[in-house]
Amino acid sequence: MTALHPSIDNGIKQGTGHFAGGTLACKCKDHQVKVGVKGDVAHNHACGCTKCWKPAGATFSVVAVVPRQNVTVLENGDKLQIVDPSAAIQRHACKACGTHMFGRIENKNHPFYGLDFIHPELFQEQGSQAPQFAAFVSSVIESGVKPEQMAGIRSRLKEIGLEPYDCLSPALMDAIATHTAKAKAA
Ligand SMILES: N[C@@H](CCC(=O)N[C@@H](CSCO)C(=O)NCC(=O)O)C(=O)O
Ligand SMILES: [Zn+2]
Ligand SMILES: [Zn+2]
Repeated sequence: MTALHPSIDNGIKQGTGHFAGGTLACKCKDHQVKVGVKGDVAHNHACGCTKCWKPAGATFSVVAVVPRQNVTVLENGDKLQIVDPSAAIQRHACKACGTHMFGRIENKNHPFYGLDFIHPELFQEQGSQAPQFAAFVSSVIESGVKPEQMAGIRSRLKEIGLEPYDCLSPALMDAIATHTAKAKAA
Protein backbone atom coordinates (compact mmCIF):
# COMPACT_ATOMS: atom_id res chain seq x y z
CA MET A 1 0.00 0.00 0.00
CA THR A 2 1.36 3.45 -0.93
CA ALA A 3 1.98 5.76 2.04
CA LEU A 4 -0.16 8.86 1.57
CA HIS A 5 1.04 11.14 4.36
CA PRO A 6 2.04 10.36 7.97
CA SER A 7 -0.77 12.46 9.46
CA ILE A 8 -3.49 10.47 7.64
CA ASP A 9 -2.00 7.00 7.05
CA ASN A 10 -3.43 5.72 10.33
CA GLY A 11 -6.81 7.38 9.81
CA ILE A 12 -8.11 10.91 10.02
CA LYS A 13 -8.06 12.63 13.40
CA GLN A 14 -10.99 15.04 13.59
CA GLY A 15 -10.43 18.62 14.73
CA THR A 16 -11.98 19.94 17.92
CA GLY A 17 -14.09 22.48 16.02
CA HIS A 18 -12.81 25.25 18.29
CA PHE A 19 -9.10 25.43 17.47
CA ALA A 20 -7.95 28.91 18.47
CA GLY A 21 -4.80 28.92 16.33
CA GLY A 22 -1.20 28.17 17.16
CA THR A 23 2.41 28.19 16.05
CA LEU A 24 3.86 26.48 12.98
CA ALA A 25 7.47 25.37 13.42
CA CYS A 26 9.89 24.24 10.69
CA LYS A 27 11.92 21.02 10.91
CA CYS A 28 15.27 22.58 11.89
CA LYS A 29 16.85 21.31 15.12
CA ASP A 30 17.65 24.86 16.24
CA HIS A 31 16.75 28.38 15.19
CA GLN A 32 13.41 27.09 13.93
CA VAL A 33 11.30 29.37 11.80
CA LYS A 34 8.09 29.95 13.72
CA VAL A 35 4.90 31.34 12.25
CA GLY A 36 1.85 32.32 14.30
CA VAL A 37 -1.64 31.56 12.97
CA LYS A 38 -4.79 33.00 14.52
CA GLY A 39 -7.90 30.82 14.45
CA ASP A 40 -8.66 27.49 12.80
CA VAL A 41 -7.75 26.53 9.23
CA ALA A 42 -10.31 26.03 6.43
CA HIS A 43 -10.57 23.75 3.38
CA ASN A 44 -7.88 21.45 4.75
CA HIS A 45 -7.06 18.83 2.12
CA ALA A 46 -4.54 16.30 0.92
CA CYS A 47 -2.91 17.70 -2.22
CA GLY A 48 -1.16 15.53 -4.81
CA CYS A 49 0.35 18.39 -6.77
CA THR A 50 4.10 18.68 -7.27
CA LYS A 51 4.32 22.19 -5.81
CA CYS A 52 2.99 21.70 -2.29
CA TRP A 53 5.53 20.73 0.36
CA LYS A 54 5.37 17.19 1.76
CA PRO A 55 7.42 15.50 4.44
CA ALA A 56 9.98 12.85 3.39
CA GLY A 57 8.32 9.70 2.04
CA ALA A 58 4.85 11.24 1.63
CA THR A 59 2.93 11.07 -1.65
CA PHE A 60 0.53 13.88 -0.72
CA SER A 61 0.87 17.14 1.11
CA VAL A 62 -1.73 18.21 3.65
CA VAL A 63 -2.56 21.86 3.13
CA ALA A 64 -5.22 24.32 4.31
CA VAL A 65 -6.00 28.01 4.10
CA VAL A 66 -6.25 30.86 6.62
CA PRO A 67 -6.87 34.58 6.10
CA ARG A 68 -3.51 36.22 5.34
CA GLN A 69 -3.98 38.80 8.08
CA ASN A 70 -4.02 35.89 10.59
CA VAL A 71 -0.47 34.82 9.67
CA THR A 72 2.61 36.39 11.33
CA VAL A 73 6.27 35.38 11.19
CA LEU A 74 7.32 35.10 14.83
CA GLU A 75 10.93 33.85 14.81
CA ASN A 76 13.85 33.42 12.40
CA GLY A 77 12.07 34.97 9.42
CA ASP A 78 15.50 35.70 7.91
CA LYS A 79 15.67 31.98 7.05
CA LEU A 80 12.64 32.22 4.75
CA GLN A 81 12.86 32.43 0.97
CA ILE A 82 10.23 32.29 -1.77
CA VAL A 83 10.48 28.96 -3.62
CA ASP A 84 9.09 30.17 -6.97
CA PRO A 85 8.29 33.88 -7.24
CA SER A 86 6.44 33.26 -10.52
CA ALA A 87 3.94 30.78 -8.99
CA ALA A 88 0.42 31.90 -8.08
CA ILE A 89 1.07 30.71 -4.54
CA GLN A 90 4.38 32.17 -3.31
CA ARG A 91 5.61 29.52 -0.93
CA HIS A 92 7.86 30.88 1.81
CA ALA A 93 10.22 28.03 2.75
CA CYS A 94 12.96 27.61 5.36
CA LYS A 95 16.27 27.82 3.49
CA ALA A 96 17.86 25.34 5.94
CA CYS A 97 15.33 22.48 6.09
CA GLY A 98 13.12 23.19 3.07
CA THR A 99 9.83 23.21 4.97
CA HIS A 100 7.20 25.49 3.46
CA MET A 101 5.91 27.74 6.23
CA PHE A 102 3.19 29.62 4.34
CA GLY A 103 2.13 30.19 0.74
CA ARG A 104 0.84 33.66 -0.13
CA ILE A 105 -1.10 34.87 -3.15
CA GLU A 106 -0.04 38.38 -4.17
CA ASN A 107 -2.23 38.61 -7.30
CA LYS A 108 -5.30 40.57 -6.21
CA ASN A 109 -7.32 39.06 -9.09
CA HIS A 110 -6.69 35.45 -8.02
CA PRO A 111 -9.87 33.69 -6.78
CA PHE A 112 -8.13 32.86 -3.49
CA TYR A 113 -6.49 36.26 -2.92
CA GLY A 114 -6.56 37.01 0.80
CA LEU A 115 -5.90 33.42 1.84
CA ASP A 116 -2.54 31.93 2.81
CA PHE A 117 -1.79 28.21 2.39
CA ILE A 118 -0.29 26.47 5.41
CA HIS A 119 0.52 22.90 6.49
CA PRO A 120 -1.42 22.09 9.70
CA GLU A 121 0.97 19.21 10.62
CA LEU A 122 3.50 21.94 11.51
CA PHE A 123 1.29 23.22 14.34
CA GLN A 124 2.85 22.66 17.74
CA GLU A 125 -0.74 22.38 19.03
CA GLN A 126 -3.36 19.67 18.38
CA GLY A 127 -6.98 20.08 17.28
CA SER A 128 -7.03 21.99 13.98
CA GLN A 129 -9.55 21.05 11.27
CA ALA A 130 -8.98 17.60 9.76
CA PRO A 131 -8.48 17.12 6.00
CA GLN A 132 -11.83 17.18 4.16
CA PHE A 133 -10.98 15.78 0.69
CA ALA A 134 -8.07 14.94 -1.60
CA ALA A 135 -7.17 17.28 -4.47
CA PHE A 136 -4.94 16.97 -7.55
CA VAL A 137 -4.84 13.20 -7.05
CA SER A 138 -3.82 12.36 -10.64
CA SER A 139 -0.90 14.82 -10.26
CA VAL A 140 0.99 12.34 -8.04
CA ILE A 141 1.96 10.62 -11.29
CA GLU A 142 4.04 13.74 -12.05
CA SER A 143 6.07 12.96 -8.91
CA GLY A 144 6.80 9.39 -9.99
CA VAL A 145 3.77 7.35 -8.91
CA LYS A 146 2.98 4.66 -11.48
CA PRO A 147 -0.43 4.93 -13.16
CA GLU A 148 -1.07 1.31 -12.06
CA GLN A 149 -0.92 2.48 -8.42
CA MET A 150 -3.73 5.00 -8.84
CA ALA A 151 -6.68 2.66 -8.24
CA GLY A 152 -5.14 1.59 -4.91
CA ILE A 153 -4.39 5.20 -3.93
CA ARG A 154 -7.93 6.36 -4.74
CA SER A 155 -9.51 3.47 -2.85
CA ARG A 156 -7.28 4.09 0.20
CA LEU A 157 -8.20 7.81 0.16
CA LYS A 158 -11.90 6.86 0.09
CA GLU A 159 -11.36 4.33 2.86
CA ILE A 160 -10.02 7.01 5.22
CA GLY A 161 -12.84 9.38 4.24
CA LEU A 162 -11.11 11.66 1.74
CA GLU A 163 -13.03 11.86 -1.54
CA PRO A 164 -10.44 11.98 -4.34
CA TYR A 165 -10.64 14.77 -6.95
CA ASP A 166 -8.21 15.45 -9.79
CA CYS A 167 -8.54 19.20 -9.36
CA LEU A 168 -10.05 20.86 -6.27
CA SER A 169 -13.35 19.83 -4.64
CA PRO A 170 -16.61 20.75 -6.45
CA ALA A 171 -17.33 23.45 -3.83
CA LEU A 172 -13.96 25.12 -4.45
CA MET A 173 -14.21 24.70 -8.23
CA ASP A 174 -17.64 26.38 -8.06
CA ALA A 175 -16.14 29.22 -6.00
CA ILE A 176 -13.40 29.71 -8.62
CA ALA A 177 -15.92 29.66 -11.48
CA THR A 178 -18.16 32.15 -9.65
CA HIS A 179 -15.17 34.48 -9.19
CA THR A 180 -14.28 34.13 -12.89
CA ALA A 181 -17.86 34.75 -14.02
CA LYS A 182 -18.08 37.90 -11.88
CA ALA A 183 -14.71 39.14 -13.15
CA LYS A 184 -15.86 38.63 -16.77
CA ALA A 185 -19.14 40.43 -16.13
CA ALA A 186 -17.45 43.43 -14.50
N1 LIG B 1 -0.41 19.11 -12.03
C1 LIG B 1 0.16 20.28 -11.41
C2 LIG B 1 -0.92 20.96 -10.58
C3 LIG B 1 -0.40 22.11 -9.77
C4 LIG B 1 -1.53 22.96 -9.23
O1 LIG B 1 -2.29 23.53 -10.04
N2 LIG B 1 -1.67 23.06 -7.88
C5 LIG B 1 -2.78 23.82 -7.36
C6 LIG B 1 -3.14 23.36 -5.95
S1 LIG B 1 -2.03 23.70 -4.66
C7 LIG B 1 -3.00 23.53 -3.22
O2 LIG B 1 -4.23 23.06 -3.36
C8 LIG B 1 -2.52 25.30 -7.39
O3 LIG B 1 -3.42 26.08 -7.17
N3 LIG B 1 -1.30 25.70 -7.67
C9 LIG B 1 -0.91 27.10 -7.75
C10 LIG B 1 0.55 27.23 -7.38
O4 LIG B 1 1.15 26.22 -7.05
O5 LIG B 1 1.08 28.36 -7.36
C11 LIG B 1 1.33 19.85 -10.52
O6 LIG B 1 1.24 18.79 -9.90
O7 LIG B 1 2.33 20.58 -10.45
ZN1 LIG C 1 14.00 25.02 9.02
ZN1 LIG D 1 -0.87 21.50 -4.08
